[in-house]
Amino acid sequence: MDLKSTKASPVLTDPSPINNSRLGHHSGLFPYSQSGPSFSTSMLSIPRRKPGKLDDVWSNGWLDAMKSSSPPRKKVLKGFTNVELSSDDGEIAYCSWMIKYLSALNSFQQIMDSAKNRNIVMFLDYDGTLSPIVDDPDRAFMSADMRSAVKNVAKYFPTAIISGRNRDKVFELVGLTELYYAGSHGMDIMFPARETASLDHLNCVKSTDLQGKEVNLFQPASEFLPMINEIFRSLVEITKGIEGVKVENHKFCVSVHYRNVDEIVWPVVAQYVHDTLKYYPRLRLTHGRKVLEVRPMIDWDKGKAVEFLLQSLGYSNNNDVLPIYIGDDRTDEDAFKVLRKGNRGYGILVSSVPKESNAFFSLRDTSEVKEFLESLVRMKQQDAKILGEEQRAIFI
Ligand SMILES: O=P(O)(O)OC[C@H]1O[C@H](O[C@H]2O[C@H](CO)[C@@H](O)[C@H](O)[C@H]2O)[C@H](O)[C@@H](O)[C@@H]1O
Repeated sequence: MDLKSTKASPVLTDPSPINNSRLGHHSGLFPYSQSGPSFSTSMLSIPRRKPGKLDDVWSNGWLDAMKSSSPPRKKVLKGFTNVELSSDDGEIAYCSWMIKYLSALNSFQQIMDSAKNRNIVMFLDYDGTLSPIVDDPDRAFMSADMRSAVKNVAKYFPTAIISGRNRDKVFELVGLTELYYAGSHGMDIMFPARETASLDHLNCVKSTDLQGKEVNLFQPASEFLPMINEIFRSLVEITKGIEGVKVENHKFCVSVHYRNVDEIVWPVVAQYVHDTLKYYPRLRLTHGRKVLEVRPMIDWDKGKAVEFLLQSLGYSNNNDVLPIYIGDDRTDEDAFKVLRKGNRGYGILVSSVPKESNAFFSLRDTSEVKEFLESLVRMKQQDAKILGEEQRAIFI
């Protein structure tokens, strides 16, 4: 493996077991001990060991998944250096793909027809949906226009953001108090205390939000917190010699970004994550857009979060509600599946390249997402105007 393109050779460390927390025993049998350091830098740097055989990550399909995890940057236009663009050559393929995944803009009236006498509930992913994909995850800002479109949508429809990011971070990026937020791929849901009457059986924890309002938290993976912190530190340490790697702690999951890593070094990144994960049988790996995501092995995902929020908002009756979920990533597919099942609602995939999906409709990029949200608001305002005129006519 040629590592010349890395700043320094990757630190060859041994991600050997640290304590029982990694062994996959149920926490009730082996309580996680927070007493004493379960991890230290010295434990990580000695003994030194090469990453496991790189063929592990070839044979388990990780590398194929990594290669296909985000549209390639074929064309970079001046002034748009960080924005992914599809090539002109792909336009024909894209148009024929849209026969299956019709544009949600072109199908707007059809969507509105099925929303007749139903309450639309909006679910929005953040990265790649509200903010364009950029190289630095800390600089994935949404535009002021997008923020105002989301704010207006939330005036008329219950609206939730469901992100893979840490919930506090996504709130900081969106900055709208009128929304519901679910972070860590739905494993960290915050909603107002008043919404929880029927959820007493669901182990919600009382808390206060940043404005001091009473809220409920639903965190189905809370027992994994120490384990996630531990693997985060291991992954930071083990990948620190690889130029371009960024490891993020999202509270109940960890992201290892390789977007800015030379492709020739991807197998090393993958192998380090693979070697580390081997000692945590209660954690699993999912693939996002040029990111490896480590998360608890629990039966919970963005789809479950959608169902949970619908129930907690009092919208579990299928006939009264039309949930619409807009997202761009593989993790959003779980939510698309939930909505597709029994024609419950509509998944809308944001993609500038053809992709197999469980979504019903498509939007090409974040600017089309904004257009779609603005159309929803316009439609609602027109309805309100017509209703106002009808009511005035009755009184005249
Ligand atoms: O569920 P999402 O809100 O879509 O979050 C998924 C991941 O988003 C972020 O990474 C992605 O966006 C970055 C900024 O554009 C980009 O640099 C990266 O390559 C993408 O994977 C976030 O940093 C991840 O932690 C989230 O899991």
